[in-house]
Amino acid sequence: MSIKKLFAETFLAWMNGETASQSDIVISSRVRLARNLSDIAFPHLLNQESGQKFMQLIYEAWQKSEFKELKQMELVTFENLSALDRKILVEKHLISPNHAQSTAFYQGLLVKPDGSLAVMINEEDHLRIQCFLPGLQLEEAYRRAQEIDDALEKELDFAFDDRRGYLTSCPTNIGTGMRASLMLHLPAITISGQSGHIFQNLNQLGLTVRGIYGEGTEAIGNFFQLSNQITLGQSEEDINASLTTISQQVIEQERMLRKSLREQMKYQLEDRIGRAYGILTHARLISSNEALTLLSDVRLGVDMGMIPRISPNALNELVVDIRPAHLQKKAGSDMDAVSRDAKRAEVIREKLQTGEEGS
Ligand SMILES: Nc1ncnc2c1ncn2[C@@H]1O[C@H](COP(=O)(O)OP(=O)(O)OP(=O)(O)O)[C@@H](O)[C@H]1O
Repeated sequence: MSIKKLFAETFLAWMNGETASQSDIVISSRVRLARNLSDIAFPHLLNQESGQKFMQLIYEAWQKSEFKELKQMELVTFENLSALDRKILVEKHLISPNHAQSTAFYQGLLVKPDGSLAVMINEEDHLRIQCFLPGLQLEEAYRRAQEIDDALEKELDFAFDDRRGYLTSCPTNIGTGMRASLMLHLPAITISGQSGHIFQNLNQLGLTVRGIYGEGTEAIGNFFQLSNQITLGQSEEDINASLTTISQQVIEQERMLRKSLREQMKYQLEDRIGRAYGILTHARLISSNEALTLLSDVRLGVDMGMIPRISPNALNELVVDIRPAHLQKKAGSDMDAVSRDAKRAEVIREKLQTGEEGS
C-alpha cells in the first residue's frame, strides 16, 4: 500500500476486526508515546528557524535509521497537504482535529501506509508515536510503538529526566508520555441509561472517557475512547495491564446488558434494529450523525444475530467512509450538504449490500 492509497482508500489495519480479540465491542487499541527533543523549543514556541532545524533532525533520523518499520513509513508535511487531505487524516484517526488546523512546514506525519503506525509531528509535543491495532491488543500496540521509539531514540536526543522520566509540553503527560486507549462500542450501556455512573466509576479508577475523535469530541454512535489519565509513577506495562483489566469489566457489563435487553425488551430491540437497517438500506439522504447512530444499532443487531451478518470490516470501514472529507474525496469535487447526504446514503446502501456475508 502506498501513501497515495492511504488518501484514496478508506481501509486501515485497525479496521480489520475479523479475527481480533473482543472485536464485537473493542473496535481498536491505540498506544501513543509523547516525546520531545532536548535542545529544541517545545512546539508552541517553534519559529521558522527552530522549526527548520527540528525538521532537519527528524528527516535525518528517519533516513538514517535501519529499522524496517521506520523505513516503511513516509513523511508528509502539512504545507504540502490540502485542507481536505488533512481532514482525511483526522477522519482516519491518524491525527487530532487540532493538529489538522496547521499548514506549517514543521508540522506533519510520519506514517506507515496501512495506518498501523503514525508519528504526529509537532502536535502538542515534538513527536507523538502511535500504534493502532484492531480489537483488544494494548501490549502488542505498545511493543510496536516502543520499537519506533527505540529506533528514533538511537538517532535523536529525547528530553528525559532521571527522576521524572520523559518531559512533555503538558505536565499531565510527564513520565512515560504514554496514553493507551481503547475505542469501545457500548450501545447497551447507553440504551439502558447506565453510562453516567459507569463512566463516573471509570474516572474514579483513573481513566478518561472521550468521544469518537478523542479530546473534546462527542460520543456519536455509542463509540467511546477509554484511556489512562496518569502517566507518572506507573510503568507502561502496569498502565496497559490496568486498562485491560478494567476494560474487561466494562466489556462484561456491556455483554450482560445486551443479554438483559434481549430478555426484557426483545420486541422493542428488534424493532429498533430492524428500523435502523431499513432506513440505512433505503434512505436517499442521510446526515453523518444520523448514519452513525443507526450504524450503531445495526452493529448491535449483527452482534446479537438479529439481522444478516455484515462483516465487521465493512462496518468499521463505513464509520470512516461516511465522514464528509472521505465523501468529498470519493466524489472528486466540492459538495454541498445535500449532495454529501445523498452520496453518504449511496455509499451506505452499497456497502451494506456487499458487506452482507453470503451475498
Ligand atoms: N483506540 C483508538 N482507536 C482509534 N483511534 C483512536 C483511539 N484512541 C484515540 N484515537 C484517536 O487518536 C487521536 C488523538 O486522540 P486524543 O486527543 O484523545 O489523544 P492524545 O493525542 O493522546 O491526547 P492528549 O493530548 O489529550 O493526551 C484522535 O483522532 C482519536 O480519535
